[in-house]
Amino acid sequence: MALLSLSLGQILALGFTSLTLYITAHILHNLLLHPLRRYPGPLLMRATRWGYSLRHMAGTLPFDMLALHQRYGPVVRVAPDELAFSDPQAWRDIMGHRGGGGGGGGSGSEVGEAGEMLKYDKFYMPVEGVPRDIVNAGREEHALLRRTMAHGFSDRSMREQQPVIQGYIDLLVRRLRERSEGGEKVDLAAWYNYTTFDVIGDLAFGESFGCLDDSDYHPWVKAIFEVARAGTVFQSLAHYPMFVKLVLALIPSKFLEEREKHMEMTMAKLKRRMQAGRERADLVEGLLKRADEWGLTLEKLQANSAILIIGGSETTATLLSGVTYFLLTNAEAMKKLTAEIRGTFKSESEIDFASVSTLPYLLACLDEALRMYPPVPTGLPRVVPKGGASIAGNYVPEKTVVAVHHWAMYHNDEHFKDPFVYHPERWLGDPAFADDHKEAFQPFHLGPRNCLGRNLAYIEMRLILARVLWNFDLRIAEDSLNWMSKQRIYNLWEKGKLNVYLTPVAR
Ligand code: HEM
Repeated sequence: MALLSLSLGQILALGFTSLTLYITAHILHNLLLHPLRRYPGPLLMRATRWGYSLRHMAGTLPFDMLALHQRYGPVVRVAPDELAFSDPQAWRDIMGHRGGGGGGGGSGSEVGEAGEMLKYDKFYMPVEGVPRDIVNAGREEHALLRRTMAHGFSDRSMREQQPVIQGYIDLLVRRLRERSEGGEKVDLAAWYNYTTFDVIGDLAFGESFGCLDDSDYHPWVKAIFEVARAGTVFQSLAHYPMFVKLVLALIPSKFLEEREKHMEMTMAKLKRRMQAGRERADLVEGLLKRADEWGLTLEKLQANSAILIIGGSETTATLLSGVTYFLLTNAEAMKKLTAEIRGTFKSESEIDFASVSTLPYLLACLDEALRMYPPVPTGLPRVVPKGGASIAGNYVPEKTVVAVHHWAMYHNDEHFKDPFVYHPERWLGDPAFADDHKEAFQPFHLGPRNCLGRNLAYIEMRLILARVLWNFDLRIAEDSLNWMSKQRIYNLWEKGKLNVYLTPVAR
């Protein structure tokens, strides 16, 4: 009743005062009483999550993490409830297999049973109501999906997939040859994307996206980059659920229709793949075989095929773009690698899964590029389970969000000598790098949720790079000399054009 007798101005003033008091109390609690109060970090990050979110949305978070570790040490409080680690031991403590814990840690759990570090839902599932896939599933569903999908990544499957993969690389080389004849510069980052998307499209949906045929991005592929960028906003807003609802309500209907069209298109692809029969050694064969038994809905199948596309193509193409850039700007490494490739094989037909895996310098070049330009550059957060955990020798209370940030870890000179310089030799036993902490390097993660496609990724990267360098001499275009330094990271690298002149090798 008393409230009714207040004027609008007085109600607003009261509301504003209450909000200010609430925020001040929250900030004071975070700074003075929170269980993480003893961990160092910048004031804004310790006091509120905005310090983290603003960097994430600005695309600079992974780079800022390095500066934070250099200033505050191996453990930094990067949000009131989140710690970032740059100690190699943290990989095992956070991602590794952990004993104990029987609980399911099912979808949406805030905190797992003892022994289990769950993925942090506010990062992995910022928008509710979408079907879960192998990457963001809870523990039990994940174990089931992983066992079934692992089949498609087996050596046998991989051997059977070889002709499919080689077929797309044949097409890539043909297309690049056509373009090199006109002497025009070629955006290799785009061409690597076309190739890896077509390969994974074929292996996960039974048909390519036609990017190499059309010499262009398929709209579905373009949408991935937009979704990744929008993801930084939703991951930031996930801490304030009413804002997520508000932003979702404000999305123009044009975008929702566009999304609907994408869903329909992938569904149609999936149905065609299902009609093609179950005996096809691709990445979804195992899932399709078990679909009826497990009652997997079409939406679940679609979500898992789609995540294979995102996880399996953009990552590999990013690394190929990175390694090409490093080679183009490090003449000695480029000379050694082309000598290895062109000196080992007598003809292009000899370059296959088995033979390309025997080239040590090629592998060292890829690993050094993975270190300097990790396709997953950010930290992928986990939540400390009930009872707390010891991470790199530090007691961390339950419910704390914890992560290791790849790019920052790999550019820290406590772990790698000359971290900003491209030295493939560090992976070949060169004594100059004997003090490097190689165990700090985990671009595919470790433990029960590590990358399922690691072998496929190495095979694709080795084959594509070997065949490009077998066929062409490369020269970087003037406008791409600073390709690396201009980039931002919105969950994925925003790569931009990598323009290169190609000259076919005369034989
Ligand atoms: C250079 C290339 C690649 C890198 C650096 C990479 C990195 C990673 C990382 C860091 C994770 C862990 C994600 C997390 O913890 O949330 C992951 C998971 C995964 N990756 Fe890759 N990946 C690459 C290529 C591929 C390829 C080619 C595929 C094939 C489709 C693939 C399929 C997967 C799958 C299915 C998972 C989820 C595994 C699980 O949760 O059990 N990746 N990858």
